[in-house]
Amino acid sequence: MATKQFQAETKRLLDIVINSIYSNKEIFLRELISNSSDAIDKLYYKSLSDDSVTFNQEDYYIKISVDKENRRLKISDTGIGMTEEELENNIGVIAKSGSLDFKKLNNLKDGRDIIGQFGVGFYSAFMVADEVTIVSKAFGSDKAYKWESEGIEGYTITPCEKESVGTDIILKIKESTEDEDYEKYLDEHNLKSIVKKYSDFIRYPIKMDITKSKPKDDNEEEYEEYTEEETVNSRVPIWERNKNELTEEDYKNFYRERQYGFDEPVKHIHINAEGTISFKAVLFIPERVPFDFYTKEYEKGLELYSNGVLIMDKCPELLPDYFSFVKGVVDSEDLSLNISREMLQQDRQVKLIAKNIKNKIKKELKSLLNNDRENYEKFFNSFGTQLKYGVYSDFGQNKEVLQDLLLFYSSKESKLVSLEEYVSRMPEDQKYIYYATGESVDKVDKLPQTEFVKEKGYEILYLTEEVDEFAIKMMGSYEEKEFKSVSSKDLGIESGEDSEEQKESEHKEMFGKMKEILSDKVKTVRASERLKNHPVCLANDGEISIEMEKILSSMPNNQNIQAEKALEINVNHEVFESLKEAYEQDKDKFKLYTDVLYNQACLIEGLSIDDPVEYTNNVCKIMN
Ligand SMILES: Nc1ncnc2c1ncn2[C@@H]1O[C@H](COP(=O)(O)OP(=O)(O)OP(=O)(O)O)[C@@H](O)[C@H]1O
Repeated sequence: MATKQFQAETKRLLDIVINSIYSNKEIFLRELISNSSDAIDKLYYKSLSDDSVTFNQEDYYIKISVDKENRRLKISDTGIGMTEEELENNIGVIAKSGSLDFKKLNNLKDGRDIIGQFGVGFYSAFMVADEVTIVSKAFGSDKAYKWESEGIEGYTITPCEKESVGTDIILKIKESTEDEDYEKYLDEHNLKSIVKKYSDFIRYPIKMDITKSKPKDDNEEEYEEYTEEETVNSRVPIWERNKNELTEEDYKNFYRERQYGFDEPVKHIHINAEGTISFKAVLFIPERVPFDFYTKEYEKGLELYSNGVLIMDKCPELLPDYFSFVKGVVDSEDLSLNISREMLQQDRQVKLIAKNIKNKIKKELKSLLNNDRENYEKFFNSFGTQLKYGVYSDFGQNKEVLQDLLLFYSSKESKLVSLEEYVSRMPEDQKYIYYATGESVDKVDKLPQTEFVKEKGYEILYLTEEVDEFAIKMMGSYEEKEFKSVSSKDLGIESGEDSEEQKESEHKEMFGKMKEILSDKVKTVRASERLKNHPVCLANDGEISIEMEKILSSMPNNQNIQAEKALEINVNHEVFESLKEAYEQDKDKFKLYTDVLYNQACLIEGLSIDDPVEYTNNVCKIMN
């Protein structure tokens, strides 16, 4: 039988398909299974318009079998099959998709959507096989044909015998080379995992004979091998199923099966969107932080499917960074795929899906916060930091999306509260949202700077994470209420006592002298309005707080950014009397007191002191 030559363009394309289109050889199996699934779909569609065709779901399946000895891998289906002419036109001519023609001819838009469209997938078989045989019998025909090819040189078509309608694709798997292991395409367990990875949600059963072992007769010691036919794909993906029929357990099982995490998700989100772009998605909010989450190695993204076929393991464009903890899967028929189905041709559709997903996640997190506080707090303890970074990064452009999802520890409630809750219970005369920063709730709670605001009965948010104050500054305000640090110069609270200026002017000279002693360590020394029981504290007058200075100076590119510090003295404290006395009578003692008070203020603030030895010596001198 004369070998027919491929057309010249076909030869060139064949070369490209075999060598360049796909980054991963195992994808050939996905392509052949998709073709089989399309072939069965075509029969299904035929049954819709032709009364003589009956479609019993049980009769349709795809079978994968391996003959290791002869290096043969066979993919069989009970689909529509191909006539001699179709073998010639659809297989013999590359980039000619019989499936696309079928789709156009039958005006199919949805439902069982045919996967093939480019007319190249079949040739990916030549990435792993040096010989491919197709044996096919078309529906409605009593003749079968065999198409054979060793690749680029051409193909033959001959009549043959085949009992039932459908197609067998038989690959002679290449011999392994030093660089490439082809044995894995003859290994049933590996083949099974490739099917699970790419074709798990093909709607027809994909069957395989799986080797198992069992104890030999009565002898429990000896085992014998046997094969059993198994359906290896899950078939109906969870996102295609009706939400009302699914239980919480079903979603949890899916989360486990897909290995999204070892924890249990705090929430699942099932989306069935129709509109400009239709897609389905099942997303999860995990409870616990993956071990690599806060490292560079962590890759965000959702699994992306088109018509139940996996396109991308992790599509990063589907999630904003601040929601990078979300796991799950998206399936859309409306994607423009590139020819290898490993990428998308344009990202307009992905952008639309991503926007929809972002809004949905936000809405669902908000509802978790309002309706299931316990679980929200579990989530927030794991991923709150990520949300706060989200507020701060990209010049604050996402603060509107995220601000209602933030929680901070409250001085009044002694638990985490939202900004909405804080503002809703602000007394009428309270102008600002107050916050205090420090390493831990305990430490912040003891800060002298908080005394006055607390005494006034106002709530203070305790910011204990590095990112907190940066996020707060980026927000600037919430519902038109500005954020105010309890250490900032003007607290916006009437004290009812002598004003700061009055106290200041009384002791102006002495404070001036203290500033002279401390030189550029502080910007100013003044009487404090905020202190009640403590003698001294540091306040900050500029935009950069002392906490921010600490963080910035610990960064690798430390640019020596300093907070404008003010040393505040409590003029109502008994220590102030001693200070005043020293100022009037003993200049050395006055210098000593000034140093000690300044260093104490630094210690309270968690700042390291310049010369700890001198400081302890000074304390000892006072004790003498
Ligand atoms: N198992 C099969 N049964 C029936 N027809 C088949 C089978 N495999 C391939 N075909 C026919 O051969 C054509 C070419 O297949 P090929 O895999 O190269 O491209 P495709 O599936 O149309 O598109 P894509 O490259 O997007 O997968 C198909 O469109 C279909 O008409």
